[in-house]
Amino acid sequence: MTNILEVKNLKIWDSRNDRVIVPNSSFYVKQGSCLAIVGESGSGKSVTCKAIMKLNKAGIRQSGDILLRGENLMELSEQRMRKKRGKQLCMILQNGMRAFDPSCVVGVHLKETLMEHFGWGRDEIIAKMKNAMESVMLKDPIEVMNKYPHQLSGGTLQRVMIALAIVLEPDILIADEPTTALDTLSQFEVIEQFLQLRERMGCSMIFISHDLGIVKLIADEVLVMKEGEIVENGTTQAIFSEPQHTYTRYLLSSKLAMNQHFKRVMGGVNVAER
Ligand SMILES: Nc1ncnc2c1ncn2[C@@H]1O[C@H](COP(=O)(O)OP(=O)(O)OP(=O)(O)O)[C@@H](O)[C@H]1O
Repeated sequence: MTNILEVKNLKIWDSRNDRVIVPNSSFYVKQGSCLAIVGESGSGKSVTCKAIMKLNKAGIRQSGDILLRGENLMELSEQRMRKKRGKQLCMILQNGMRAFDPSCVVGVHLKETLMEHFGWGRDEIIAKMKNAMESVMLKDPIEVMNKYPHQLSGGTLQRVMIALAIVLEPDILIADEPTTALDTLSQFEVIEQFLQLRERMGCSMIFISHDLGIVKLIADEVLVMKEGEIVENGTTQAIFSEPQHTYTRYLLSSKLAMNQHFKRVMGGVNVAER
């Protein structure tokens, strides 16, 4: 299987105080597979993904190689990167609300994005988005497109983003804690859509999550980060059944303890056990 993305010797640092955030990371994503990045808060998951998009805040610098289908993104100008974002590299953020411009209805944002990347006309865009939105179980797509972001729930906005990704068909979809801001029911529904997206489109994905139950469901491979370093990586099965690093074992055991607590409090089965 070929690698769609290869990250080599990625270093990320804060140029304002020379603090190194990620010293030296190398990993790859195989075509059509899902790589989960796990680790505690502050371990460098988000800055790593933003580095792939070249979207870290000014002041945060990066070096190394990021090869997307063999093309080194590090060598591209901002103008050329802008053409890649959305079309080839799509990112779904934790909070759907922040991804949309609050001053216009959701449909405007969708139209602008699709016009920029494909040059489609209005009717074509509406038809394609309507289909994609229906496929992620958004019941009234036209009504949703005519609403402002604040009038929609977090779960609906994440589904709109997934629908947009379906239409964009990116080479790789990066999802940064896409369900964290959602209530449990919406989490289930959104994860279900990610699973279907993978099945239907064979989309390559990087999925950041601190929820190991979700990771177990969705990922083929797992990369464990601690304080900016990759401490372990391997197939999901290997990581869950034979974790090598103490830190991975710690993450797994704290997840287990939380599950048991959850079960005691709520009764029934939760995500980790599906
Ligand atoms: N804009 C920034 N300026 C300076 N430091 C930053 C910036 N963004 C992130 N960092 C630092 O980089 C480190 C890694 O942060 P990052 O957000 O990648 O962690 P994370 O693993 O994604 O955590 P979380 O799950 O909380 O999002 C942290 O120490 C953080 O303080």
